[in-house]
Amino acid sequence: MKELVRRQLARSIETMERVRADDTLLEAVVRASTVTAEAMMAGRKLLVAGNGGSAADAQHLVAEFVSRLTVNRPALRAIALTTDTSILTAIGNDFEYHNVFERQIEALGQTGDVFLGISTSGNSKNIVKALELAREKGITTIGYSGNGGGQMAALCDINVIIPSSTTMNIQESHLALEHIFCIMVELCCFGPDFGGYAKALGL
Ligand SMILES: O=C(CO)[C@@H](O)[C@H](O)[C@H](O)[C@H](O)COP(=O)(O)O
Ligand SMILES: [Zn+2]
Repeated sequence: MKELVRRQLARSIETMERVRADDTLLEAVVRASTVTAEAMMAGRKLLVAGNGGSAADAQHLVAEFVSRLTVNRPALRAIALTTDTSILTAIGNDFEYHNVFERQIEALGQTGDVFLGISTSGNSKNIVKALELAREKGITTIGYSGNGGGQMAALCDINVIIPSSTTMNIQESHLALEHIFCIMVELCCFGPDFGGYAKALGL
């Protein structure tokens, strides 16, 4: 059993090593951060959605924007579309489950906002539909995916595609890159001299 633990850890590390070596992917994370920081500084917001573990990611990331990650700084405008059970159950019950995020984009999304869709397969229909509507509304679209990007890829202005087809490993890399994305947005918004970023990040 201990060997199973070691092997699973090796798989996680191998996936992250592939991510670390992928210049296109790293550039996409940088672009996603600058676009999001520019939108936030212009008074726009980040909307985030995903299913299952990726719903947890959406909430985790948004909590860091609204609360804090590395240092104390002003709150940043972000909202997870996965948290309101009344909204989710009403839309799922009265329309279809694949409308749960699309309808919230219709209600809350504004031109100039940024929508981040998280899906390991890249094919979850509720994320695909939300991305389609976001594009129609002039919202910048970012996709965190795996499996080659799936149907989502063509709908995203910026694609962060983890080079793996194993859901859990894709999710682990997503979480690492979500933290990095948040740090980089903070740096773009406030600069390395603000509130001790340089020290906290070892810059
Ligand atoms: O967390 C996990 C697996 O690690 C699951 O809950 C997983 O997120 C769910 O099966 C999702 O429905 C998968 O959706 P997606 O990543 O393909 O969009
Ligand atoms: Zn999981």
